[in-house]
Amino acid sequence: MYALFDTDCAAPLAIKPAIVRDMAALAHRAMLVEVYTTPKPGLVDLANNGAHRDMTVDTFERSANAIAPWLEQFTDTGIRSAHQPVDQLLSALRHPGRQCEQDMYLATAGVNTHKGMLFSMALLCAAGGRLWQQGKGLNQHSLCQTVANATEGLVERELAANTHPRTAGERFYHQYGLRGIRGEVESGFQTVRSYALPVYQQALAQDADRNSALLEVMLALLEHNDDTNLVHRGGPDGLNYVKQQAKWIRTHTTFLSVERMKALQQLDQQLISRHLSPGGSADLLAVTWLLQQLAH
Ligand SMILES: CC(C)(COP(=O)(O)OP(=O)(O)OC[C@H]1O[C@@H](n2cnc3c(N)ncnc32)[C@H](O[C@H]2O[C@H](COP(=O)(O)OP(=O)(O)OP(=O)(O)O)[C@@H](O)[C@H]2O)[C@@H]1O)[C@@H](O)C(=O)NCCC(=O)NCCS
Ligand SMILES: Nc1ncnc2[nH]cnc12
Repeated sequence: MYALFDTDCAAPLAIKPAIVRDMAALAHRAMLVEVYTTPKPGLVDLANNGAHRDMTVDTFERSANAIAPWLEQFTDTGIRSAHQPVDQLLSALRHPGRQCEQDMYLATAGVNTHKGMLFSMALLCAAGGRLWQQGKGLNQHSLCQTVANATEGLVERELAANTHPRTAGERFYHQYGLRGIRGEVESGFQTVRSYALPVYQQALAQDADRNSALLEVMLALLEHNDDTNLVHRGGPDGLNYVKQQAKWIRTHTTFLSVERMKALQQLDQQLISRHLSPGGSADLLAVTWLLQQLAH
């Protein structure tokens, strides 16, 4: 009914019989794979804590472990609501989503590690559950399309029609027209499908190890993703600075080369000194890895 491929690891993914456990395990692992990918500019990883004073790899592990049980619940929500119109899915996820957010904050002593990530993962898990229950094939395209269908009109409802913007994401839509994570899910992860997945597949086809392949993805995301976290920390100039630096590295160094990895380390130091953290791109890195585990 569905196919999971661990195409970038030597060991096969432990496939459990139930879709609920499969999706949850995949999403949990995606969060850990993201934080362990090193060196990610400005972000927490195995080398340093990036532009963050309040989080470490340990904080992210605790956060991912607190979110893990909810991932099964999100998939289950997708299964149980599969007979309803797809536009009801997001509202069914909001209550468990908020409870999950609270568990995340409890595990991290109030630090926002994965708020955006859990939104993306909740939608992906629920989409997987829905497709499975409907007896439909579960692959990159069907999963992204289901997320897009479930969130159709989200930017209009929560950003455009919102006359009292409060969160950073809500304000940046009105100030700069940025659609943030809501735009990304409503487009069925367009940035991931257009830029990140092709780069990941190209790197894997050249036998790159997972870390190096994901660093290529990170660079592509830094160049193309309108990450509202960067705007939150550095204004539109902060976002443009990161995009330009990533573009420069991609233009002046070779794919998967040692110089490119060194350039990423230098960019890490630059973002740390400018207090810039591309948290939204970190989330999309995890989404990219997750989608690559599925058939195309
Ligand atoms: C729709 C929600 C995600 C809520 O959105 P909200 O309006 O509250 O927040 P936004 O500002 O829109 O951003 C949300 C997070 O999405 C990530 N993100 C931003 N841009 C993009 C993008 N272009 N593509 C993908 N993802 C994007 C990002 O999350 C990551 O960064 C966070 C860490 O950031 P950091 O700067 O370290 O921490 P802060 O505390 O923000 O700042 P400092 O004080 O440290 O400077 C971390 O969360 C990463 O995951 C954005 O932060 C959704 O949450 C929602 O609907 N909420 C309502 C409650 C609910 O229903 N929740 C459950 C839904 S299932
Ligand atoms: N590794 C990371 N560092 C900082 N913020 C993040 N948000 C999601 N992953 C992150």
